[in-house]
Amino acid sequence: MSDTVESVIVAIDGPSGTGKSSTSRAVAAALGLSYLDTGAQYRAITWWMISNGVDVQDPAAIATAAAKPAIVSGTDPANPTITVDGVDVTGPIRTPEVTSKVSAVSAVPEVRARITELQRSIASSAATGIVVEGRDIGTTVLPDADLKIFLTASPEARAARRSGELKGTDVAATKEALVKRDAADSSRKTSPLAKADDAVEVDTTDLTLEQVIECVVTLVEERRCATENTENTEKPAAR
Ligand SMILES: Nc1ncnc2c1ncn2[C@@H]1O[C@H](COP(=O)(O)OP(=O)(O)O)[C@@H](O)[C@H]1O
Ligand SMILES: Nc1ccn([C@H]2C[C@H](O)[C@@H](COP(=O)(O)OP(=O)(O)O)O2)c(=O)n1
Repeated sequence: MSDTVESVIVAIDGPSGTGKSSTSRAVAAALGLSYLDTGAQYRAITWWMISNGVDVQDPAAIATAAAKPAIVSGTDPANPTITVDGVDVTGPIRTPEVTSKVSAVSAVPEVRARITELQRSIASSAATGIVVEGRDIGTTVLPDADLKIFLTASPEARAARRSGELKGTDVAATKEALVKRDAADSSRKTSPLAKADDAVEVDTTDLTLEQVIECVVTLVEERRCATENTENTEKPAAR
């Protein structure tokens, strides 16, 4: 085995509440990789549109404003950060208002083009590699990723997890909102939520978070070994 570890790009996609963020952060931390939450970037641009009075039901207005906010993502899995025009928006991007409007904003092609370019630039500058999580990472943003994972879970399990986070919220209402957002994200024209043909699907409904993390860490390590073996067999034999 070679001493130098190759940089590795991991794409993790799936609907809301399947465990993308928790799994991606833990896998990145365990393997010494960077971490990027692309949903936070779409939430950040949505927060900016709301804060600046842009009508989120007006795709032309959103398209015109799409280039204005400066969005910066910190990629340390121990402390992921997100700022808009220098303002820390970690808390504000998780409000119910942003959650209910993010699908409309993120469906606008000009928004996707801008955020996709940002994501590719962050991924290409990650020295040891990166775990990038979202909805279209394996299909559109990083189609050449070394490993693609598509997480799924039943709507009931996902709603129970989300209501557990947002204390006091009704599980049935959470499930309804979540299914509605999935439908909007899956049916938009530009890079919808979808499983890449070469992604490994992991159903997390009956798995603990620890089991999912272990499964993905194993898949990354297997992929790294496979890549190293291919490189070794391609090299001419040492004399
Ligand atoms: N396999 C699992 N079993 C139980 N709870 C989980 C599991 N995976 C994630 N969770 C919990 O569900 C919630 C949503 O997870 P998150 O990682 O934010 O999902 P996503 O990024 O896909 O929306 C979090 O509170 C997380 O701790
Ligand atoms: N790569 C991505 C990531 C997120 N989005 C959009 C669609 C999602 O409903 C929102 C919010 O994503 P986020 O991952 O924060 O969603 P959850 O809070 O985990 O449910 O952003 C997207 O269009 N493409």
